[in-house]
Amino acid sequence: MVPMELAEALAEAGRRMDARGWVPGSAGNLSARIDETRIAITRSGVHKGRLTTADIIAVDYEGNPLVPGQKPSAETLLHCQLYRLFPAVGAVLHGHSLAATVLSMQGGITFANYEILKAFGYATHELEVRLPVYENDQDIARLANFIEPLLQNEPPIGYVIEGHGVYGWGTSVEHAYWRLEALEFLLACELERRKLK
Ligand SMILES: CSC[C@@H](O)[C@@H](O)C(=O)COP(=O)(O)O
Ligand SMILES: [Zn+2]
Repeated sequence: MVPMELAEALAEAGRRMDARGWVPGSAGNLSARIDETRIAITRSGVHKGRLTTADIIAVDYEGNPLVPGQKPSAETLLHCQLYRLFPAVGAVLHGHSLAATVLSMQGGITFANYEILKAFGYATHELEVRLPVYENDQDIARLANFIEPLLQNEPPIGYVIEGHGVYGWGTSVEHAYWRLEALEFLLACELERRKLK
Protein backbone atom coordinates (compact mmCIF):
# COMPACT_ATOMS: atom_id res chain seq x y z
CA MET A 1 0.00 0.00 0.00
CA VAL A 2 2.82 2.42 0.92
CA PRO A 3 5.62 2.49 -1.67
CA MET A 4 8.63 0.79 -0.07
CA GLU A 5 11.09 3.60 -0.81
CA LEU A 6 8.80 6.13 0.90
CA ALA A 7 8.36 3.87 3.96
CA GLU A 8 12.13 3.39 4.14
CA ALA A 9 12.78 7.12 3.83
CA LEU A 10 10.36 7.88 6.67
CA ALA A 11 11.81 5.14 8.91
CA GLU A 12 15.30 6.50 8.29
CA ALA A 13 14.18 10.07 9.03
CA GLY A 14 12.72 8.81 12.33
CA ARG A 15 16.09 7.28 13.24
CA ARG A 16 17.86 10.53 12.41
CA MET A 17 15.39 12.55 14.48
CA ASP A 18 15.89 10.14 17.38
CA ALA A 19 19.68 10.44 17.11
CA ARG A 20 19.27 14.22 17.54
CA GLY A 21 17.05 13.82 20.61
CA TRP A 22 13.99 15.28 18.89
CA VAL A 23 11.57 12.39 19.55
CA PRO A 24 11.78 11.33 23.22
CA GLY A 25 9.58 8.44 24.29
CA SER A 26 7.06 7.76 21.54
CA ALA A 27 6.88 11.45 20.64
CA GLY A 28 6.79 12.74 17.08
CA ASN A 29 5.22 11.62 13.85
CA LEU A 30 6.31 11.56 10.22
CA SER A 31 4.44 11.48 6.91
CA ALA A 32 4.85 11.79 3.16
CA ARG A 33 2.42 12.39 0.32
CA ILE A 34 1.95 9.26 -1.82
CA ASP A 35 -0.44 10.74 -4.41
CA GLU A 36 -3.58 12.89 -4.63
CA THR A 37 -5.63 10.46 -2.53
CA ARG A 38 -3.14 8.84 -0.13
CA ILE A 39 -0.68 9.88 2.57
CA ALA A 40 1.91 7.63 4.24
CA ILE A 41 2.18 8.23 8.00
CA THR A 42 3.61 6.63 11.14
CA ARG A 43 1.45 4.37 13.27
CA SER A 44 0.45 5.82 16.62
CA GLY A 45 2.49 5.09 19.73
CA VAL A 46 5.61 3.59 18.18
CA HIS A 47 9.12 4.81 18.98
CA LYS A 48 10.23 6.96 16.05
CA GLY A 49 13.82 5.85 16.40
CA ARG A 50 12.81 2.22 15.98
CA LEU A 51 10.51 2.46 12.98
CA THR A 52 10.25 -0.40 10.52
CA THR A 53 8.51 -0.11 7.16
CA ALA A 54 5.54 -1.96 8.74
CA ASP A 55 5.04 1.08 11.00
CA ILE A 56 4.31 3.31 8.00
CA ILE A 57 0.66 3.07 6.99
CA ALA A 58 -1.58 4.73 4.43
CA VAL A 59 -4.43 7.15 5.16
CA ASP A 60 -6.73 9.23 2.98
CA TYR A 61 -6.79 13.04 3.09
CA GLU A 62 -9.37 12.92 5.91
CA GLY A 63 -6.98 10.81 8.00
CA ASN A 64 -8.85 7.51 7.68
CA PRO A 65 -6.64 4.41 7.52
CA LEU A 66 -6.92 2.63 4.20
CA VAL A 67 -6.51 -0.72 5.95
CA PRO A 68 -9.30 -0.96 8.53
CA GLY A 69 -8.02 -1.45 12.06
CA GLN A 70 -4.66 0.23 11.53
CA LYS A 71 -4.11 3.17 13.90
CA PRO A 72 -2.43 6.20 12.36
CA SER A 73 -0.70 8.93 14.38
CA ALA A 74 -2.93 10.80 16.81
CA GLU A 75 -1.89 13.98 14.96
CA THR A 76 -2.73 12.72 11.46
CA LEU A 77 -5.18 15.58 10.80
CA LEU A 78 -2.41 18.16 11.21
CA HIS A 79 -0.41 16.37 8.53
CA CYS A 80 -3.40 16.01 6.18
CA GLN A 81 -4.11 19.71 6.56
CA LEU A 82 -0.65 20.69 5.33
CA TYR A 83 -0.96 18.44 2.24
CA ARG A 84 -4.43 19.84 1.50
CA LEU A 85 -3.43 23.49 1.90
CA PHE A 86 0.00 23.44 0.27
CA PRO A 87 0.40 21.39 -2.93
CA ALA A 88 4.21 21.72 -2.80
CA VAL A 89 4.41 19.92 0.55
CA GLY A 90 5.66 16.36 0.05
CA ALA A 91 6.59 15.42 3.62
CA VAL A 92 5.81 16.59 7.16
CA LEU A 93 7.94 15.92 10.26
CA HIS A 94 6.92 16.56 13.85
CA GLY A 95 9.18 16.35 16.90
CA HIS A 96 9.32 17.30 20.56
CA SER A 97 12.81 18.75 20.93
CA LEU A 98 13.87 20.44 24.13
CA ALA A 99 14.38 23.81 22.41
CA ALA A 100 10.99 23.75 20.65
CA THR A 101 9.20 22.70 23.81
CA VAL A 102 10.83 25.24 26.11
CA LEU A 103 10.63 28.20 23.71
CA SER A 104 7.01 27.44 22.83
CA MET A 105 6.14 28.19 26.47
CA GLN A 106 7.80 31.62 26.49
CA GLY A 107 5.50 33.50 24.10
CA GLY A 108 6.28 34.63 20.54
CA ILE A 109 9.29 33.41 18.59
CA THR A 110 11.00 35.61 15.98
CA PHE A 111 14.23 34.84 14.18
CA ALA A 112 16.14 37.95 13.08
CA ASN A 113 19.28 38.21 10.97
CA TYR A 114 20.27 34.55 10.95
CA GLU A 115 22.16 33.42 7.84
CA ILE A 116 20.47 30.00 8.09
CA LEU A 117 17.10 31.58 7.30
CA LYS A 118 18.22 31.17 3.69
CA ALA A 119 17.49 27.43 4.15
CA PHE A 120 13.83 28.46 3.84
CA GLY A 121 14.32 30.15 0.50
CA TYR A 122 14.99 33.71 1.64
CA ALA A 123 17.68 35.53 -0.32
CA THR A 124 19.25 37.31 2.64
CA HIS A 125 19.78 37.14 6.39
CA GLU A 126 18.48 40.70 6.73
CA LEU A 127 14.94 39.93 7.82
CA GLU A 128 12.73 38.91 10.71
CA VAL A 129 10.77 35.68 10.45
CA ARG A 130 8.03 34.83 12.89
CA LEU A 131 7.50 31.24 13.97
CA PRO A 132 3.84 30.88 15.02
CA VAL A 133 3.03 29.40 18.44
CA TYR A 134 -0.38 27.75 18.62
CA GLU A 135 -2.06 26.73 21.86
CA ASN A 136 -1.99 22.98 22.47
CA ASP A 137 -5.24 21.03 22.29
CA GLN A 138 -5.81 17.30 22.80
CA ASP A 139 -8.70 17.57 20.32
CA ILE A 140 -6.63 17.48 17.14
CA ALA A 141 -9.61 18.13 14.85
CA ARG A 142 -10.38 21.29 16.81
CA LEU A 143 -6.70 22.31 16.75
CA ALA A 144 -6.57 21.79 12.98
CA ASN A 145 -9.71 23.90 12.52
CA PHE A 146 -8.26 26.65 14.69
CA ILE A 147 -4.97 26.90 12.82
CA GLU A 148 -6.34 26.46 9.28
CA PRO A 149 -7.14 30.15 8.61
CA LEU A 150 -3.89 31.22 10.28
CA LEU A 151 -1.84 28.95 8.03
CA GLN A 152 -3.69 30.20 4.97
CA ASN A 153 -3.32 33.89 5.83
CA GLU A 154 0.39 33.71 6.49
CA PRO A 155 2.06 30.43 5.40
CA PRO A 156 4.89 30.01 7.92
CA ILE A 157 8.28 28.24 7.74
CA GLY A 158 6.91 25.79 10.33
CA TYR A 159 5.07 26.15 13.61
CA VAL A 160 5.26 25.17 17.24
CA ILE A 161 2.50 24.00 19.54
CA GLU A 162 2.75 25.37 23.06
CA GLY A 163 4.44 22.96 25.49
CA HIS A 164 4.34 20.30 22.80
CA GLY A 165 6.70 20.48 19.84
CA VAL A 166 7.43 21.61 16.32
CA TYR A 167 6.04 20.91 12.85
CA GLY A 168 8.23 21.25 9.79
CA TRP A 169 7.77 20.25 6.18
CA GLY A 170 9.35 20.19 2.74
CA THR A 171 8.93 18.94 -0.79
CA SER A 172 10.37 15.49 0.05
CA VAL A 173 11.34 13.56 3.18
CA GLU A 174 14.95 14.68 2.79
CA HIS A 175 13.98 18.31 2.19
CA ALA A 176 11.63 18.25 5.19
CA TYR A 177 14.48 16.87 7.32
CA TRP A 178 16.84 19.64 6.16
CA ARG A 179 14.26 22.30 6.96
CA LEU A 180 13.47 20.77 10.35
CA GLU A 181 17.19 20.69 11.10
CA ALA A 182 17.45 24.38 10.20
CA LEU A 183 14.41 25.15 12.36
CA GLU A 184 15.85 23.19 15.27
CA PHE A 185 19.14 25.06 14.89
CA LEU A 186 17.30 28.40 14.99
CA LEU A 187 15.35 27.31 18.07
CA ALA A 188 18.54 26.16 19.81
CA CYS A 189 20.22 29.49 18.99
CA GLU A 190 17.28 31.44 20.41
CA LEU A 191 17.31 29.35 23.57
CA GLU A 192 21.05 29.99 24.05
CA ARG A 193 20.67 33.72 23.37
CA ARG A 194 17.92 34.02 25.97
CA LYS A 195 20.16 32.31 28.51
CA LEU A 196 22.87 34.90 27.83
CA LYS A 197 20.55 37.85 28.46
C1 LIG B 1 4.87 10.75 24.00
S1 LIG B 1 3.29 11.48 23.93
C2 LIG B 1 3.28 12.27 22.36
C3 LIG B 1 1.94 12.23 21.67
O1 LIG B 1 0.92 12.70 22.52
C4 LIG B 1 1.98 13.06 20.42
O2 LIG B 1 2.18 14.42 20.72
C5 LIG B 1 3.04 12.62 19.47
O3 LIG B 1 3.83 13.38 18.99
C6 LIG B 1 3.09 11.19 19.05
O4 LIG B 1 1.82 10.66 18.84
P1 LIG B 1 1.61 9.48 17.78
O5 LIG B 1 0.16 9.11 17.95
O6 LIG B 1 2.56 8.38 18.16
O7 LIG B 1 1.94 10.06 16.45
ZN1 LIG C 1 3.36 15.51 19.29
